[in-house]
Amino acid sequence: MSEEKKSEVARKLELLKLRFKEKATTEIGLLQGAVERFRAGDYCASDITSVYHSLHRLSGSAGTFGFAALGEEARSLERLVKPLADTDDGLPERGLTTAQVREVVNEAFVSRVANLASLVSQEQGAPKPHDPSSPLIFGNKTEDSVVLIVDPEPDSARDLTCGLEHYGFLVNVFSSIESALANGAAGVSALVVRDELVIRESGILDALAVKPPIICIGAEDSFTGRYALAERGVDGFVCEPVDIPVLADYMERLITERDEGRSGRVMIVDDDPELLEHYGLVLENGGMEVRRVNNPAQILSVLSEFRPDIMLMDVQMGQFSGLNLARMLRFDPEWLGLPIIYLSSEEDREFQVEALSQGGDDFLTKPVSDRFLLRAVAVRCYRARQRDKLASRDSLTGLLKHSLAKSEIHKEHARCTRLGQTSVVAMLDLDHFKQVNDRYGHRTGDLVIKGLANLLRHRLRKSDMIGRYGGEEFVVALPDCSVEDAQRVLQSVCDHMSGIVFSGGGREFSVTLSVGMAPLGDFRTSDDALEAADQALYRRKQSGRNGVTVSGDEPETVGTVS
Ligand SMILES: Nc1nc2c(ncn2[C@@H]2O[C@H](COP(=O)(O)OP(=O)(O)OP(=O)(O)O)[C@@H](O)[C@H]2O)c(=O)[nH]1
Repeated sequence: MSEEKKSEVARKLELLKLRFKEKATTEIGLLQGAVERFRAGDYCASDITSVYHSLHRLSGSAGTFGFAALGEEARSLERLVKPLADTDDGLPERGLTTAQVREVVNEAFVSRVANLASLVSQEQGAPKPHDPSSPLIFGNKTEDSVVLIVDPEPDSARDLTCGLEHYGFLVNVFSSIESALANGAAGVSALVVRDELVIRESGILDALAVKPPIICIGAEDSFTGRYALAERGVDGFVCEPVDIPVLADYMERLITERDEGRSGRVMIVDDDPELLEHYGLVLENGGMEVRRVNNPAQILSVLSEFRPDIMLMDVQMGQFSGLNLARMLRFDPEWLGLPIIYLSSEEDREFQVEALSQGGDDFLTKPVSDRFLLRAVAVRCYRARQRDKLASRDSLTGLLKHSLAKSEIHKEHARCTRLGQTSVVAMLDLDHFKQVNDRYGHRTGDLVIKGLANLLRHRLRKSDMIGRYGGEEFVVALPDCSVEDAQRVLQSVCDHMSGIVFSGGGREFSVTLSVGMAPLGDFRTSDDALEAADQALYRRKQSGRNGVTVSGDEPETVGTVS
């Protein structure tokens, strides 16, 4: 996030705080008037309920804006009033006596309400509004996958570097952890440390404010060693001798987890405009995509259009109850699996359990600090995405499954035809893969498949679609890309694939790749384009494998692009 954007967020948060102060001051004035009337015996049922709601609102929102003391005092008063507001037959017109009301709304209560006004000017002990200049959890996202390698041995550092560069990682080597960290760890994708003892015996990682995924390479694999590393905050361990594809796969998984953990689509439903805006800004500032809904009557239309990972919902919203809204959403099978998290100052466990049984999934109790909100939301978005991924992604590679890949290609065909752009579809197939399985075993074969998946993820753009089409067959769609550029990129994928050294059964080997590609928009349907790419792949296999063939090329012009 740019400096300008950060100060803009800080300015908006400050403005919201001022607006809250103004509203709270007015609300406390009204509360004072109401409780004084109670003392005089001048009240009706709705007065008691509205005092209760007013205290409930203050207790739920004050902490968020930094007025913890005000929030706590309002909560304590709310608890005292709650039995009066709750009593079914306790409303004045149903027999609640002035004496009973006075017992709760006594002199002390009135003076505590009056004192709320002075707490509006106190921010002591408050959860500090987030400083947008410091990342809340995960650090800055970088497009490139920069990896820092700490290895005191130049030869082994060189081997690691060469191996990882094939996957598209940008590698920087350091001889000590101190020099690597002095270079700055905040923006890097991973830190690979060969000097495992330094990590185990020093607290050097403890001081890191922003920690990238850290993988240690060690000579010995033992429970005690692994535990000591985990204790130090290390994320992964690889034993010597290092198998580069295994290490690359490990890194890929950790980086993906980290990247996915800091993104998410969140819909917030709250009738308090300041709270809604505050939550929205905090989550956006942390990298989330947010849709705010102030009017609960709009949730169905916004849901269909925005399709969030999770929904955060207030419980009491004027005439609407969050519990009923959650139950209503579950009428529709499409939203049965949507995680709904109530944001509520309701502390009563019985109520919470009842709310969860009616369609909600979780409770975040207000006031919630900015940091906690972001962490809690990020974790829940991550889980929701993981669950969706299980259904749509291939479990070995994490790439789109066959049917989803096909439907993405179908969409891209419609898009590029409509806009008159050139997009390319390609089929990729590992060469002589049966021999890999036969010679080195199925598990090693799996590692080769994962290796190609990781290579594609790194070498292609974020906007490209990658799917696992079959066993050792992949499909990619490259939107808005000329045939020449696609051919060049895919040839470089072939070159890097053949450069990766795999090992199995004590031997080292490499695997080549054949590709057939076709310009999507040149065909009437996406299936026709896929068929053409498949034909081109077939011709590539016939004419020597290891390279790219473009649909429509005559067999004699087929050749490896250099
Ligand atoms: N390890 C592993 N092997 C797989 C997987 N899916 C498919 N295969 C194997 O991939 C091999 C594909 O072999 P073939 O279709 O004969 O082709 P090939 O040996 O790659 O030969 P060419 O394509 O002609 O270069 C078969 O042995 C399958 O068992 C998988 O998920 N893991």
